[in-house]
Amino acid sequence: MSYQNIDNLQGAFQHGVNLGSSPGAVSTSPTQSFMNTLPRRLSVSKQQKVLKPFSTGDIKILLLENVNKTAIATFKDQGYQVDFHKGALPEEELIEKIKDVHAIGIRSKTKLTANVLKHAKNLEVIGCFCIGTNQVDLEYAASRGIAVFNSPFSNSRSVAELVIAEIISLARQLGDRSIELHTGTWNKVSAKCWEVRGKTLGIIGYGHIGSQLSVLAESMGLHVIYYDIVTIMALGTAKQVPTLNELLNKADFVSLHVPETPETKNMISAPQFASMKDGAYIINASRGTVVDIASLVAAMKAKKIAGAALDVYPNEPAKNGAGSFSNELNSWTNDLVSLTNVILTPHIGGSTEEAQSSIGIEVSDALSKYINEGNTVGAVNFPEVSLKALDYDQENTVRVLYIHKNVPGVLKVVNNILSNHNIEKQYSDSRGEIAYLMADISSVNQSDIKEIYEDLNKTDAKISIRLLY
Ligand SMILES: NC(=O)C1=CN([C@@H]2O[C@H](COP(=O)(O)OP(=O)(O)OC[C@H]3O[C@@H](n4cnc5c(N)ncnc54)[C@H](O)[C@@H]3O)[C@@H](O)[C@H]2O)C=CC1
Ligand SMILES: O=C(O)CCC(=O)C(=O)O
Repeated sequence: MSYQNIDNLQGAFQHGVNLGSSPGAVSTSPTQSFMNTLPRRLSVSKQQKVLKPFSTGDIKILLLENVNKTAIATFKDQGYQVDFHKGALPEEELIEKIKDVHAIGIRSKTKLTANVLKHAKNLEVIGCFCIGTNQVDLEYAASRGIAVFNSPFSNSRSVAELVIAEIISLARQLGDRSIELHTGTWNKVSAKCWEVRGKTLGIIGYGHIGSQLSVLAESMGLHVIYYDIVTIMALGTAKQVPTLNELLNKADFVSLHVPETPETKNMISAPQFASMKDGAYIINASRGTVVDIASLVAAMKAKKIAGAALDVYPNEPAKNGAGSFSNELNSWTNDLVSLTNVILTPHIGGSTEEAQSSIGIEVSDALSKYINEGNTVGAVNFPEVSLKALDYDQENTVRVLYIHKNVPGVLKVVNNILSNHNIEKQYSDSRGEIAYLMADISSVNQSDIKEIYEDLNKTDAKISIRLLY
């Protein structure tokens, strides 16, 4: 491929950008820096080809909520522009910043609602540098052709270890003893302080975290029972119970590890506290919507519940700082903080060096692979499609990435458009209303690219197109 040819390809892509003022069209912008990368890209052969019709330097990534430095390093290695912020942004600022970025990395606080995402004209991909993805409107993102990735288990162990610490701390009232001594009070007591050996731990949600907790808890001599909406193989000697009520009736400690869904909203409220054993303890490191805190406060004041550890809240401050955890944020805050044997932590279940470092690597790799190659393995709202990287000696080969509505007849139309070329590989899959086709087509010259793009762009089912070469 000559420099002249590439110049023309750039022109073809520029055309795509012009069309791209409508959401979902080609969203990368070639610039002069694209030309600067040519000698390196074209002189290397027999190596994996970097599929970019644009300079990596044109890719803009917004990273919020102190995403780990391992991710910044990965993105900078790719040559992307990284805009890093320690905290979450207020919605107005987020809307302003999201307008022209190609990727965004968040943790649990940033709410990527339809209202925010509709301003994101160039956004191709969202990285949740955490497990939970409830903070993103996944369906809306998919309908706009925006793929979402997360890290499904890199912080599971950290959460399970925190819960183990809390089980013992609640049983021994460690939080209270520590606060007392910090303020000069010596209070040596054994009343209502217990060993955990032989007690029953009830785990609600036996997924990655719940099952890890189960193993750790049994090694300390706890009996484990669990409740889950699906039947899951028990680890060790744990036993699945058929109803939530049975678990609540039997457990001395109840720990929640379910996702935020409409079904889990206020899953533990006044009737559930009433079903728990007198003097039981509750731990919530899942999501703040799962436990109704006003009911918890009432159950603790009535001495029904002997202690609680909370890591998550319905509303959480956007960034670290004094004074932000207040009644203004959640109306019950003053009541909650005045209770004894309540451990409150600022959503740190997954906040360990080990977890954050591996999440940073995992999610930034997934985002880079999607941006550079189109691979969606691990995406949570998209069909998972992947093709092997192209080699440098596969000149005149173009990778077509076509995100479309999942309706009958689309492949016929698309393959008709591609039919003048050899389709070397093709992989297509659907998920709900969205489908994704990846195809590597050979014997393509620069004028073909422009034509292919324009023809695909005219198809009714199109959501978003990228052509990589
Ligand atoms: N505090 C923190 O820093 C962290 C909190 N989390 C939260 O923990 C949650 C759980 O994480 P994982 O164990 O990795 O998720 P997972 O997806 O591996 O497991 C969740 C389990 O909950 C079950 N489940 C779903 N709905 C249920 C219902 N209505 N009743 C009973 N069981 C139900 C599922 O079947 C599944 O087995 C995440 O969704 C996230 O919200 C995750 C990581 C860190
Ligand atoms: O570490 C974080 O910011 C969020 C942890 C969490 O809740 C998750 O991974 O779902």
